[in-house]
Amino acid sequence: MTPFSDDQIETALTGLPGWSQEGEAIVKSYEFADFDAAIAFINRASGCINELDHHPEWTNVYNRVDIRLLSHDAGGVTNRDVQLARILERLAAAS
Ligand SMILES: C[C@H](O)[C@H](O)[C@H]1CNC2=NC(N)=NC(=O)C2=N1
Repeated sequence: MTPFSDDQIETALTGLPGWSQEGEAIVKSYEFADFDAAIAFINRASGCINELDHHPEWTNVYNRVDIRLLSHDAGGVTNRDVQLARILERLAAAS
């Protein structure tokens, strides 16, 4: 699968506030009320991630979850990353 070009990524990101391109990935840092809220977000997201069979690179420090999305098999951003970013946006907004 061919990854998105920089232009395609830029277009996709117009609908994803707070997301930006970083090298071959798209990234966003979410901040929650506290550690429990951050972990609840991760747990809620895990179901959707399994369904999609597409996995984020993410780290948690206290109330923050830093997320990096790319399609490892394609070596860059694909529609699967954009789809996952949209899902994470919805889940984070409901936190
Ligand atoms: C077989 C299975 O579809 C693959 O290993 C999936 C799993 N989740 C994945 N997630 C991500 N981000 N990139 C991949 O290439 C990928 N591959």
